[in-house]
Amino acid sequence: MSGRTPSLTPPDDATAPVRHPDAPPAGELLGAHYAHCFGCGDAQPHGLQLQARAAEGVAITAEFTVKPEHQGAPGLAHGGVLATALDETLGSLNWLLRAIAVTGRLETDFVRPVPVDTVLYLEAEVTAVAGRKIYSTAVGRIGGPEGEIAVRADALFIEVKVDHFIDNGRPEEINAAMSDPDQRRRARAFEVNP
Ligand SMILES: CCCCC/C=C\C/C=C\C/C=C\C/C=C\CCCC(=O)SCCNC(=O)CCNC(=O)[C@H](O)C(C)(C)COP(=O)(O)OP(=O)(O)OC[C@H]1O[C@@H](n2cnc3c(N)ncnc32)[C@H](O)[C@@H]1OP(=O)(O)O
Repeated sequence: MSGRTPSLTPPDDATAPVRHPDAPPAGELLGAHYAHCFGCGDAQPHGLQLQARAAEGVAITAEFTVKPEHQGAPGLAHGGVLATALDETLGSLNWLLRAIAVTGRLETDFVRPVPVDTVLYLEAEVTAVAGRKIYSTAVGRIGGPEGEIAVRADALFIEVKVDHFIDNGRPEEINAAMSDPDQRRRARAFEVNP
């Protein structure tokens, strides 16, 4: 964590995150949590289709290839798209805690421009938990998994009840997601146990 923003600095009573016993083993692809998710869904042709994988501890690795649809400046990824890649990777961490959580704050540093067709290699980890607050950090590298850092972010996710989505989402999509016969996908749509 950069610690530059007070709200992204864990309080003194924060504790270390605990990996859920049923979290997927290191190396396993998580798959999309929701087919229509702009970050990871395979039913979003212009989305990021980011692929996240469990790592050791409460950590995730992910890859995202910048497509022409993701441009901001000519030939370069839009900063908001890169922030989405970081947000999606950080959000995937909550599946390892089996916590339902939404992004409250996302602070992003854009360090290097990222050209179209580049693979962004992301790594994220939860650093601390304090009540409903989950603190996490991520970097995105280019040129390979050990390449130079192009983007980084610190985030605060807030744990919510499943009602957060049911009460606020459009009923059409909520009902469709809830009747998904794939129980694992249905659970991950809410980032929670079936
Ligand atoms: C089967 C059907 C499926 C349908 C749904 C499908 C999919 C589900 C979607 C997502 C699943 C989850 C993850 C998916 C993976 C990746 C996607 C990336 C994740 C996202 O992209 S997700 C979207 C963007 N995200 C939002 O859409 C949030 C909008 N927002 C709110 O809904 C509220 O704002 C909320 C709930 C955040 C808090 O509201 P609240 O009333 O529950 O709690 P409250 O305000 O009391 O805050 C409690 C403590 O957090 C501190 N706190 C709060 N906000 C803070 C901030 N911004 N900065 C610093 N501190 C903050 C307070 O200071 C207090 O701290 P303290 O306890 O110390 O006083």
